[in-house]
Amino acid sequence: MSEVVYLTIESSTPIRVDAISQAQPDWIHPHLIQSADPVKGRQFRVSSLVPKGACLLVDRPYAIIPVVDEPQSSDNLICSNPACNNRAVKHAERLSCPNVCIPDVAWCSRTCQDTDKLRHDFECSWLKRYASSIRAKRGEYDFGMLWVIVRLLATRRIEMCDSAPINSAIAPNCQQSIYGWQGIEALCGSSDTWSHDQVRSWTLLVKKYLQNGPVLPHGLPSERILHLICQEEANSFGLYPRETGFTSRPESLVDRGEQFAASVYPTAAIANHSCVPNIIHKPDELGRMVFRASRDILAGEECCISYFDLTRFTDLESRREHLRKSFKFVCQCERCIFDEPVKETDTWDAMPLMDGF
Ligand SMILES: C[S@@+](CC[C@H](N)C(=O)[O-])C[C@H]1O[C@@H](n2cnc3c(N)ncnc32)[C@H](O)[C@@H]1O
Repeated sequence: MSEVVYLTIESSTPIRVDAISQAQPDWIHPHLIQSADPVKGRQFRVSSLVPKGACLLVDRPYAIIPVVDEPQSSDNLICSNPACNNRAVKHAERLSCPNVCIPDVAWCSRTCQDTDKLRHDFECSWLKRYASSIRAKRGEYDFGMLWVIVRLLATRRIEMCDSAPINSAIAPNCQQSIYGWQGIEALCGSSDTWSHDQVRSWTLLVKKYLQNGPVLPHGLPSERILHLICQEEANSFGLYPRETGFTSRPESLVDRGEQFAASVYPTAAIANHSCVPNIIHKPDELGRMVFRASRDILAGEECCISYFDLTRFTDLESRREHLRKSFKFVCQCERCIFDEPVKETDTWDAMPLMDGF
């Protein structure tokens, strides 16, 4: 049953979304609406006041991968069953792939392994065939990116078999948003977003590792897979144990900790970035992305998250440079616009004209 639940909590309190049942894993605040901005594209706004601490969104990942250095020994490895994503703690009942694909694939219980069989079968031969050579030749970043793409395609395959889109249980007040594979198709990002060299390098990766065939039977043309990489790179989230964003006071910022996963969320990806965000985001224990208001948000205001750890990039130049390099856009948030140096011509234009000039 869909139930409106306001989670008004102190900023230091861990996010709890217990009131939102497992049967309805995705949730959106009834005042959170999608609109469009001529510069930034899609965006979230609120239609009425939302109080500080209110939970605005709970969005299940469409694809998620673990990001850990030593998967065999790490207690940070997440369960491969996308409905679980709990930590698969090493000395508990952790199960590895029976076909011994890669050590990063593990389940926290037999039930999770059985539930995840169809989805994992889709990626297993690909991992066995390519994982170690991609890691050796291209490094962890490219391997992670390609694995996310394979997991996006695996979820799409499951969705096609199930005929119900993933994330379909989201509240009915949010008709503007699109879920499931349609939500992935609606993500921004195209080959125009990225440099020519970058697109050429991804084109080669698609040709070598992601073509439709017996190892990866996705049935899509290579151009669509290239486009999917361009979208994924513009929209994926790193998952960190602590919150990203301002809590009560900007000076009380804490760093968000070490990344343990990477994920694509069809609905959370609609949020634009601000260097003075009014939303704090953090994954919950099931890998769902949870947004909550870090202050009262007035009717009509845009709701933004921070795409990076605000403790790491503080001045205008470093913030903009980081966003330009990693996300290929020039930040137009209110803080960056305020911090922009006043141009000399602007100063002269603003001066009153005096006699004789
Ligand atoms: C994750 S998407 C956010 C949703 C996006 N607006 C859409 O239409 O789907 C990231 C993209 O949004 C735009 N964007 C987000 N925050 C921005 C900002 N502060 N200034 C300018 N553009 C921004 C950029 O084009 C960026 O590549």
